Amino acid sequence: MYTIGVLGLQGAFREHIRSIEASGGKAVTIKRPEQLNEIDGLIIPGGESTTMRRLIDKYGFMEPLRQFTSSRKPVFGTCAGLIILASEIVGYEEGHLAVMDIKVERNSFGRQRESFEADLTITGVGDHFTGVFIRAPHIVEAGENVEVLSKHNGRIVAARQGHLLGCSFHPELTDDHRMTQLFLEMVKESKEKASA
Ligand SMILES: NC(=O)CC[C@H](N)C(=O)O
Repeated sequence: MYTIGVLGLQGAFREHIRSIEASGGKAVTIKRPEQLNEIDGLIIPGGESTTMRRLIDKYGFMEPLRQFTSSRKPVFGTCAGLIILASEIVGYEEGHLAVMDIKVERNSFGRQRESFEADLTITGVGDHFTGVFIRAPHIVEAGENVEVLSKHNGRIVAARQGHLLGCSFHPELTDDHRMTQLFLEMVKESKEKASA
Protein backbone atom coordinates (compact mmCIF):
# COMPACT_ATOMS: atom_id res chain seq x y z
CA MET A 1 0.00 0.00 0.00
CA TYR A 2 1.21 3.50 -0.78
CA THR A 3 1.12 6.37 1.68
CA ILE A 4 -0.17 9.64 0.28
CA GLY A 5 0.10 12.87 2.22
CA VAL A 6 -2.31 15.76 1.81
CA LEU A 7 -1.00 19.18 2.79
CA GLY A 8 -3.37 20.07 5.62
CA LEU A 9 -2.69 23.75 6.21
CA GLN A 10 -5.84 25.09 4.56
CA GLY A 11 -8.54 24.16 2.06
CA ALA A 12 -10.22 20.93 0.96
CA PHE A 13 -7.77 18.43 2.43
CA ARG A 14 -10.28 16.18 4.24
CA GLU A 15 -12.05 15.35 0.98
CA HIS A 16 -8.75 14.25 -0.57
CA ILE A 17 -8.11 11.98 2.42
CA ARG A 18 -11.46 10.31 1.79
CA SER A 19 -10.74 9.93 -1.95
CA ILE A 20 -7.29 8.38 -1.30
CA GLU A 21 -8.79 5.88 1.14
CA ALA A 22 -11.58 5.06 -1.33
CA SER A 23 -8.86 4.40 -3.94
CA GLY A 24 -7.02 1.91 -1.71
CA GLY A 25 -4.21 4.19 -0.49
CA LYS A 26 -3.13 5.10 3.00
CA ALA A 27 -3.79 8.80 3.64
CA VAL A 28 -1.99 11.14 6.02
CA THR A 29 -2.79 14.79 6.74
CA ILE A 30 0.47 16.71 6.63
CA LYS A 31 0.68 19.39 9.32
CA ARG A 32 4.44 19.38 10.00
CA PRO A 33 7.34 19.38 7.48
CA GLU A 34 8.96 16.25 9.05
CA GLN A 35 5.92 14.21 8.02
CA LEU A 36 6.99 14.60 4.37
CA ASN A 37 9.62 11.93 5.08
CA GLU A 38 6.92 9.33 5.70
CA ILE A 39 5.01 9.59 2.42
CA ASP A 40 5.33 8.29 -1.15
CA GLY A 41 3.38 11.12 -2.81
CA LEU A 42 1.83 14.46 -1.88
CA ILE A 43 -1.42 16.22 -2.77
CA ILE A 44 -1.63 20.00 -2.46
CA PRO A 45 -5.38 20.68 -2.21
CA GLY A 46 -7.66 23.46 -3.39
CA GLY A 47 -8.39 26.39 -1.16
CA GLU A 48 -6.96 29.87 -1.42
CA SER A 49 -3.45 29.99 -2.80
CA THR A 50 -2.26 33.24 -1.17
CA THR A 51 -3.47 32.06 2.26
CA MET A 52 -1.94 28.63 1.70
CA ARG A 53 1.37 30.28 0.69
CA ARG A 54 1.33 32.39 3.84
CA LEU A 55 0.90 29.24 5.94
CA ILE A 56 3.60 27.39 3.96
CA ASP A 57 6.02 30.17 4.96
CA LYS A 58 4.73 30.42 8.53
CA TYR A 59 5.15 26.71 9.24
CA GLY A 60 8.52 26.33 7.48
CA PHE A 61 7.26 24.19 4.58
CA MET A 62 8.87 26.02 1.65
CA GLU A 63 12.29 24.36 1.58
CA PRO A 64 11.01 20.87 2.63
CA LEU A 65 8.37 21.03 -0.14
CA ARG A 66 11.02 22.01 -2.71
CA GLN A 67 13.18 19.11 -1.55
CA PHE A 68 10.25 16.73 -1.70
CA THR A 69 9.49 17.77 -5.28
CA SER A 70 13.10 17.43 -6.36
CA SER A 71 13.24 13.93 -4.82
CA ARG A 72 10.96 13.01 -7.75
CA LYS A 73 8.22 11.69 -5.53
CA PRO A 74 4.91 12.52 -7.22
CA VAL A 75 3.04 15.70 -6.33
CA PHE A 76 -0.54 16.47 -7.35
CA GLY A 77 -1.84 20.05 -7.14
CA THR A 78 -5.58 20.69 -7.43
CA CYS A 79 -7.00 24.18 -8.01
CA ALA A 80 -5.12 26.39 -5.49
CA GLY A 81 -2.57 23.52 -5.34
CA LEU A 82 -2.04 23.88 -9.09
CA ILE A 83 -1.29 27.59 -8.56
CA ILE A 84 1.21 26.67 -5.82
CA LEU A 85 3.06 24.36 -8.29
CA ALA A 86 3.09 26.74 -11.28
CA SER A 87 6.31 28.45 -12.34
CA GLU A 88 4.38 31.57 -13.41
CA ILE A 89 1.16 33.24 -12.28
CA VAL A 90 -0.42 35.91 -14.50
CA GLY A 91 -0.15 39.31 -12.77
CA TYR A 92 2.38 38.19 -10.13
CA GLU A 93 6.15 38.66 -10.14
CA GLU A 94 6.96 35.26 -8.70
CA GLY A 95 5.45 31.83 -8.40
CA HIS A 96 5.15 29.96 -5.09
CA LEU A 97 6.86 26.55 -5.28
CA ALA A 98 7.39 27.27 -8.97
CA VAL A 99 8.32 23.70 -9.90
CA MET A 100 5.97 22.95 -12.81
CA ASP A 101 6.61 24.54 -16.20
CA ILE A 102 3.20 26.14 -16.60
CA LYS A 103 1.74 29.65 -16.50
CA VAL A 104 -1.61 29.86 -14.70
CA GLU A 105 -4.23 32.54 -14.43
CA ARG A 106 -6.23 32.74 -11.20
CA ASN A 107 -10.03 33.00 -11.02
CA SER A 108 -10.03 32.82 -14.78
CA PHE A 109 -13.52 31.60 -15.56
CA GLY A 110 -15.16 34.94 -14.78
CA ARG A 111 -16.93 36.25 -11.70
CA GLN A 112 -20.38 35.33 -12.91
CA ARG A 113 -19.21 31.73 -13.05
CA GLU A 114 -17.85 31.41 -9.53
CA SER A 115 -18.46 27.70 -9.65
CA PHE A 116 -19.72 25.24 -12.22
CA GLU A 117 -19.43 21.63 -13.31
CA ALA A 118 -18.19 20.42 -16.68
CA ASP A 119 -18.09 17.05 -18.40
CA LEU A 120 -14.40 16.41 -19.14
CA THR A 121 -12.36 13.95 -21.16
CA ILE A 122 -9.02 13.40 -19.44
CA THR A 123 -6.08 11.48 -20.95
CA GLY A 124 -5.20 8.53 -18.71
CA VAL A 125 -8.52 8.83 -16.86
CA GLY A 126 -11.27 8.56 -19.47
CA ASP A 127 -14.49 10.25 -20.52
CA HIS A 128 -17.32 11.83 -18.58
CA PHE A 129 -15.35 12.99 -15.61
CA THR A 130 -17.32 15.68 -13.81
CA GLY A 131 -14.96 18.55 -13.13
CA VAL A 132 -16.08 20.76 -10.22
CA PHE A 133 -14.65 24.24 -10.80
CA ILE A 134 -14.66 26.70 -7.89
CA ARG A 135 -13.10 30.10 -8.66
CA ALA A 136 -10.75 27.99 -10.69
CA PRO A 137 -7.50 28.86 -12.40
CA HIS A 138 -6.60 27.61 -15.86
CA ILE A 139 -3.27 26.86 -17.53
CA VAL A 140 -2.49 29.63 -20.01
CA GLU A 141 0.78 28.15 -21.27
CA ALA A 142 2.46 24.79 -20.85
CA GLY A 143 6.17 24.08 -21.45
CA GLU A 144 7.32 21.47 -23.92
CA ASN A 145 7.78 18.77 -21.26
CA VAL A 146 4.23 19.21 -20.08
CA GLU A 147 1.56 16.86 -21.37
CA VAL A 148 -1.87 18.46 -21.66
CA LEU A 149 -4.42 15.97 -20.26
CA SER A 150 -7.66 17.90 -20.57
CA LYS A 151 -9.18 21.07 -21.95
CA HIS A 152 -12.48 22.77 -21.27
CA ASN A 153 -13.71 25.32 -23.84
CA GLY A 154 -10.21 25.43 -25.32
CA ARG A 155 -8.56 26.10 -21.95
CA ILE A 156 -6.09 23.67 -20.38
CA VAL A 157 -7.53 22.32 -17.12
CA ALA A 158 -5.32 19.28 -16.44
CA ALA A 159 -1.67 18.53 -17.20
CA ARG A 160 1.25 16.33 -16.24
CA GLN A 161 4.98 16.95 -16.24
CA GLY A 162 6.76 13.73 -15.30
CA HIS A 163 6.06 13.22 -11.59
CA LEU A 164 3.95 16.40 -11.31
CA LEU A 165 0.21 16.36 -11.91
CA GLY A 166 -2.11 19.35 -11.78
CA CYS A 167 -5.71 20.25 -12.45
CA SER A 168 -7.92 23.33 -12.24
CA PHE A 169 -10.90 21.54 -10.76
CA HIS A 170 -11.66 19.64 -7.52
CA PRO A 171 -11.51 15.88 -8.29
CA GLU A 172 -12.05 15.07 -4.59
CA LEU A 173 -15.54 16.57 -4.48
CA THR A 174 -17.27 13.80 -6.41
CA ASP A 175 -17.45 10.06 -5.86
CA ASP A 176 -15.52 9.47 -9.07
CA HIS A 177 -12.03 8.60 -7.83
CA ARG A 178 -10.38 8.06 -11.23
CA MET A 179 -8.14 11.13 -10.99
CA THR A 180 -6.90 10.07 -7.53
CA GLN A 181 -6.32 6.58 -8.96
CA LEU A 182 -4.21 8.08 -11.77
CA PHE A 183 -2.10 9.78 -9.10
CA LEU A 184 -1.77 6.51 -7.16
CA GLU A 185 -0.55 4.87 -10.38
CA MET A 186 2.12 7.58 -10.70
CA VAL A 187 3.17 6.89 -7.10
CA LYS A 188 3.38 3.17 -7.80
CA GLU A 189 5.53 3.75 -10.92
CA SER A 190 7.86 6.08 -9.06
CA LYS A 191 8.33 3.61 -6.18
CA GLU A 192 9.01 0.76 -8.59
CA LYS A 193 11.59 2.88 -10.40
CA ALA A 194 13.25 3.91 -7.14
CA SER A 195 13.67 0.28 -6.04
CA ALA A 196 14.72 -1.05 -9.48
N1 LIG B 1 -11.02 26.32 -5.36
C1 LIG B 1 -9.82 26.85 -5.35
O1 LIG B 1 -8.84 26.23 -4.98
C2 LIG B 1 -9.78 28.28 -5.77
C3 LIG B 1 -8.38 28.83 -5.97
C4 LIG B 1 -8.38 30.29 -5.61
N2 LIG B 1 -9.21 31.04 -6.50
C5 LIG B 1 -6.95 30.82 -5.63
O2 LIG B 1 -6.62 31.64 -6.42
O3 LIG B 1 -6.17 30.39 -4.84
